[in-house]
Amino acid sequence: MTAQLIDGNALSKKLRGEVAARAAALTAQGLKPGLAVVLVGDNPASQVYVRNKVKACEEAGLHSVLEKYDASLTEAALLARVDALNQDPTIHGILVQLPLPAHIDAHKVIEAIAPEKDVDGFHVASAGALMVGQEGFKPCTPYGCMKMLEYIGYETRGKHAVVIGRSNIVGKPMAMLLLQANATVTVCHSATPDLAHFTRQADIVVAAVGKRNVLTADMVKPGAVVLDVGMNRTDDGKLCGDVDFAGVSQVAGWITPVPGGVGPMTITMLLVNTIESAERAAQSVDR
Ligand SMILES: Nc1nc2c(c(=O)[nH]1)N[C@@H](CN(C=O)c1ccc(C(=O)N[C@@H](CCC(=O)O)C(=O)O)cc1)CN2
Repeated sequence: MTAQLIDGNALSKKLRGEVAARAAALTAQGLKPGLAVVLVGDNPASQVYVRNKVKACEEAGLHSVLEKYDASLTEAALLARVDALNQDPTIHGILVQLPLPAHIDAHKVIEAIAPEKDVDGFHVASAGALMVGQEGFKPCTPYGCMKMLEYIGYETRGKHAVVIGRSNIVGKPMAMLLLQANATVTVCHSATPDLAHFTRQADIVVAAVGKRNVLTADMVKPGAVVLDVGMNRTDDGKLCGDVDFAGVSQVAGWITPVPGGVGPMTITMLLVNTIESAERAAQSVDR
């Protein structure tokens, strides 16, 4: 292995420590930061993620509420719950875990979250703010990727970044954040012919497809930074990303592992967004 590992657990520990200090300061002023996590259905991976989110809140001194609903919950009932959480002054961040059951329109639910509590950064107001460079919550996974680049002291200005994947929650916001950081950005997706043609030119590759071995060693420029957002299972049930880790780590300069890379950073940036939201609420009370 020639690549250096970007350790998402180590960076998370540092950043969560900073969140804990900010939470303690707010709590001392009489404002306990609060996050509401809403889960509908029994997707096993989502159950793990929401449990980890609640645990991370507890460890950082944030108040959290986990609302779990059966998959038969109606869209109207979910919208009513979101509305109640919007009105709740003890809650500064609201997230609805995705994916939602097929009978619920996820866009409609996300748009129902008050933008000032949209700590997932999925609301169109947050997406629009990111697009035009205004203040708003950044989606946690791409935000975590940017923090990882900062952590290794990587200068993105003038670099060529290739993002593989165009989802609303990772690919598109990732491209926007890299663009804001002065990288030249190419977005590749399922209809891109000859993906390797693009990735071989990249100084930074972000793989966010949800498919194993999308990026192999022959597709990577020596020394490139490779950020693996994928969360897949091998045939024998082991967690793995989108990148052929064993092969690519022989060529890349830096690489994130799965597990222990971007995943924990997603939860860390959720805490960062929640504390930010609570601090904004405290400031508006002070005014
Ligand atoms: N409302 C949201 N839904 C979803 C989001 C999101 O940001 N908001 N992102 C993903 C899932 N996700 C967060 O919810 C998430 C995925 C993975 C991890 C993580 O820590 N992974 C660990 C491994 C965990 C395991 O053992 O399975 C790792 O990579 O080390 C955290 C959060 C989709 N939905």
